[in-house]
Amino acid sequence: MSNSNSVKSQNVKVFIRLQPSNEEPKILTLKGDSCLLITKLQAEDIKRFKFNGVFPEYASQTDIYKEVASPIVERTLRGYNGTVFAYGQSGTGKTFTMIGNPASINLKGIIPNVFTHLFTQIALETKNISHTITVTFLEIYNEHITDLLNHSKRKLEIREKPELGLYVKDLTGYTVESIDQVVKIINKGNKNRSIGLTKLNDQSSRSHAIFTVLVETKLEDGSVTVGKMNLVDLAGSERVSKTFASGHRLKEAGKINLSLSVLGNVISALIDGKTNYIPYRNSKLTRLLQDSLGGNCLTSMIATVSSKKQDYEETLYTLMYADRVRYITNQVTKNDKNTSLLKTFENKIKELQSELNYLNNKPITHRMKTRIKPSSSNFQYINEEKASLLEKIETIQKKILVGGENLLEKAELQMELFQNREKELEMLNNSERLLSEKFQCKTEEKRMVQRRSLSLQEEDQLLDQQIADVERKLLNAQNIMFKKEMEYQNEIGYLLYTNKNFARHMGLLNFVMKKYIPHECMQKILNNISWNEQTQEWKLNFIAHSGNNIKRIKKKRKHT
Ligand SMILES: Nc1ncnc2c1ncn2[C@@H]1O[C@H](COP(=O)(O)OP(=O)(O)OP(=O)(O)O)[C@@H](O)[C@H]1O
Repeated sequence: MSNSNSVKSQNVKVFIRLQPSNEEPKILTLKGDSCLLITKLQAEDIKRFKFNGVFPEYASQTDIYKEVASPIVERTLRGYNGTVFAYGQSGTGKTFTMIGNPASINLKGIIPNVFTHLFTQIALETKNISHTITVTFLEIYNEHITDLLNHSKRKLEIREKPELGLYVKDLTGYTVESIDQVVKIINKGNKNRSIGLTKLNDQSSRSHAIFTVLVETKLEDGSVTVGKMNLVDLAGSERVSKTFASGHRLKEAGKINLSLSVLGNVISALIDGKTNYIPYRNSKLTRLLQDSLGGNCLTSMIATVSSKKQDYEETLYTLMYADRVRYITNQVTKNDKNTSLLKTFENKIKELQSELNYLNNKPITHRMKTRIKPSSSNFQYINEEKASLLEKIETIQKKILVGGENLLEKAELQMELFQNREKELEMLNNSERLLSEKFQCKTEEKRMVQRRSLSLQEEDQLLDQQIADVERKLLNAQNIMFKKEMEYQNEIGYLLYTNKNFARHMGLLNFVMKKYIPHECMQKILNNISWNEQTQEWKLNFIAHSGNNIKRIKKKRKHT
């Protein structure tokens, strides 16, 4: 493949799809269009992730298809490579997203929708442009590649040739020309997938499945473009411990993990930018997806997640993984091809046509004569040969899908189907929206009740706290009171004791006064005694002129 076209850098686009669940509480909240919140129900545990798009529980298969895969299909028709891969924990809806129910209008996943889109686009083309669509479906299980469209379960090998690039040797390719044929192919492949029983999901697919669509387009000027699309349904991403796998299942989980961990290493090496060595060759999965990650490819990843509390670790792990993938940059350019299946088909038709012409003009040749059975008449033989040639031409022509008149009937039918489907989907979307609104209303009511009960609980707690506060204060006051009481008792005791001493002393003074101070002197003293507030003492007036003092004054005067 040559790169004569301009090269554009394009990041891998990452989308998140939330699996429907009735379980409460939910650990995931989607905010806006591209912001995701994850919480362990504690405010401080909130983690925010930003993606190219997030799909809520009620998102339909068409919503997913339109945003994730449709732009890539448009470019595949113009000769670009594209990849859509689903990543996530077992049972979160990877297979539902990629395949769903191919026979149901509204449950069809990305792969069947790709074909409705491709066939409708081809039918709507007015220019003389022809296409061939070839599909392959393989599985990587325990690092072995098997063909899902071939029962033999033979292990296939990856080969590389300069003119072809990477390819899987002996993988069966089917050229398809109708939706019915595609549905049959998907169902056949899906039935052949390795199914294991883990404790996480009884129907869990333990293999990686790659559905490849090759669209060859021959333009009016005769040039041919080839667009290749890988549609990948990866095995469950959960860690071994969570699946309780043992023995054979453990080995299986290890190998599945090998592919996924190499995928993780490839992603790390690509976004790290410090090394030129990308370990694509370390697993079959990464080798086959080499172009999709860091190569020439338009790539989208859809990570499916659960909002259940018990899936917190796995959901966080998936979101972190998906977050890193956003930083991978691919170099996208259109593919040109000189040799193509279309040209081979056209040459084959020309060859058959000339043989038919030959038969029409020269009915019997020597070569033919030798092949005529003795019992057959020449006329019958020629007619049989012509019919067989016409049938071969028709079969090959059917594989070449040409836009415009010769596909009109098919196109009209497909358009009608597509339009009916759009109408049906719109109706379903409306009723789904109504249901989802009702669901949200009920959830809000439930939250209100929960909030109310929470606030009652909080009130209760507040009251308890207040009561405890008052009780503590009361106890404190009681302690203080007790202490004061003790101090008071001590003081009373002391006062009583002092009082008793005073009374005794007073008794003594009374006794002395009554006994030794004459009554008239006592009266005199009482009349002349007064209390001095300043000095806090009793003061006896005229003390200087009384008793011993007078005697001392008289003695002094005699001496002088
Ligand atoms: N968005 C959805 N809407 C309705 N049903 C869904 C949705 N997602 C998943 N389911 C259902 O959940 C179940 C498990 O989904 P699915 O098998 O797709 O998971 P998975 O991720 O592919 O698991 P595994 O890794 O084990 O293959 C299926 O019954 C599927 O129909």
